Amino acid sequence: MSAPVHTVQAGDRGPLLLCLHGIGSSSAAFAPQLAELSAHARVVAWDAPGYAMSPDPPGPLDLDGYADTAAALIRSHGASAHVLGVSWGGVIALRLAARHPGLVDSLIVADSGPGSGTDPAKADAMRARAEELAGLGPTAFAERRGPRLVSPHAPPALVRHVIDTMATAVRLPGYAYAAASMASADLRGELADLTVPALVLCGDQDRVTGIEASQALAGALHKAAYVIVKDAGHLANQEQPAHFNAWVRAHLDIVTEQPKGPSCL
Ligand SMILES: O=C(O)CC1=CCC(=O)O1
Repeated sequence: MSAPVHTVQAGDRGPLLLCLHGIGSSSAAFAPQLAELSAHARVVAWDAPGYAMSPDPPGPLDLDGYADTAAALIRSHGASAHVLGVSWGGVIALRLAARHPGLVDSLIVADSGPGSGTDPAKADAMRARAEELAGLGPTAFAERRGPRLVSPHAPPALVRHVIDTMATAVRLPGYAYAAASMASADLRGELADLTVPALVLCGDQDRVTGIEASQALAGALHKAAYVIVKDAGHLANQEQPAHFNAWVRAHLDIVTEQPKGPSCL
């Protein structure tokens, strides 16, 4: 049984676009997508279980648990969705597509790779993150962690927004469950089976995922287009929203295009 989640929504027509945030964030990360893409899609952004305004799950969720919770959310909105996932959200989106192929029309995976379980050092660092949060508390944790998620040249107002979003989004145990799910995720063996169309993006100054890992992800998927977002760090959707949104729109236009039948005239 999936835990209920809080969502923010904008737009009342077009395809459903479900937005899944990264491990240190919340639905607030998608403010530029809710504002701009809602003219073309019904945009829904979640607070993951145990984050921001979503209640704590009754116990640890693994990656399947997050994917199943997202699947229940899609079902509650109708038939299927295009799923935009950033970082950890991208890993959830990929698992969602593997477990519930009928619910995912296409994937948009930003600043993400096949999971931290692919690299023991990354997995250890991810697990240690929850202890850091426990030791520092959300505010000091966000002050330390937030600036790394944008490029070194990000405007101070964006850095502040990222820190404030993180400080209000993360708490234990939700963050620890999320970090554990990311630390044990290794999707390399399942990517080739995904046939859903995908757009993979990465900030050219992403210091968390890195272009190499995101390129490898795109290369492992059957039908993926790959875009490097210039002048952006790990949170490319927030740092270069106009560029990012333009690519998402182009992707949605392509994947939702109806085949043109013969004219009736
Ligand atoms: O380290 C962070 O907080 C950035 C990050 C790693 C995985 C993710 O979703 O965000």
